[in-house]
Amino acid sequence: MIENLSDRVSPEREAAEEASRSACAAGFAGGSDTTVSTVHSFFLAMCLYPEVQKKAQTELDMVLGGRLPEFNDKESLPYITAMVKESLRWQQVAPLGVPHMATEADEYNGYYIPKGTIVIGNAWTILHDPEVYSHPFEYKPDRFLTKEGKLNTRVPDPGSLAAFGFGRRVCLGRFLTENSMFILFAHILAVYDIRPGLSRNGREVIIKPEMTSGMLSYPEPFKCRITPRSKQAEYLVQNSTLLLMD
Ligand code: HEM
Repeated sequence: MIENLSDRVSPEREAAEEASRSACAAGFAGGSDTTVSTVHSFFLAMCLYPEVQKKAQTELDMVLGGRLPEFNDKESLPYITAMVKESLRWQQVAPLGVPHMATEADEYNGYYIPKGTIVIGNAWTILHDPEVYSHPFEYKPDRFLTKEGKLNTRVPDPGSLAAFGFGRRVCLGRFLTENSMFILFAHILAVYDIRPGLSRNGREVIIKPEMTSGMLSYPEPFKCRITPRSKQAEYLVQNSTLLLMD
């Protein structure tokens, strides 16, 4: 953005540079910890729900037939898309979103909200409403699919509902996040198995899912093992850069 600005020194150019710097900083601040926490939650879910992992890998193997995934595969990988939705819902990274202020007096369900009131949207409760998402504390991507395995548009999408905040200041990284999670989850599960870590006696540790509390919430550290699924998977990982350049 800055490279595209004119070389001539002027107050307009300075303002445009300031705006470009601020836009980059806002993207970095808004997008880094949120993405990291959601990816950690995904690894946690893979350790706790091996049957979900297996199902995703079956879909990937059927569609990819031994190659790495691409964005063009999205239509054919509804289970991975459902995992993105479930990962944004299950252990929500911003449980109370970001506080907003009413710019005008308002009324909601008979409650008068004076101008200037700080309003906090309880995204956590919305995304764990058992009437909308049955067994809300379980990681169940299937809830977003029809019996035929297609995406079920009748189930509210956590991304539009609450995971990215509300109203005019809603997260501007939403679509970038949903796409990057899709390609990340698909790549990881195409080539790796994720399992709980091992204790000293060689047994898998029992992981108790726990989240930190705060404005942003992260999974507490847990031990996990990440291993290539096969020799072919190892080959794909080691040569992925070369394969991409082909
Ligand atoms: C898992 C990923 C993410 C989650 C859960 C998330 C969630 C949120 C939430 C809850 C808000 C507050 C919205 C509100 O005020 O109601 C927000 C704002 C924002 N997010 Fe994200 N975000 C994510 C990723 C990203 C990424 C990747 C970027 C940038 C590339 C980004 C940039 C921003 C910015 C700039 C704002 C402030 C928008 C404004 O105040 O106008 N976010 N995000």
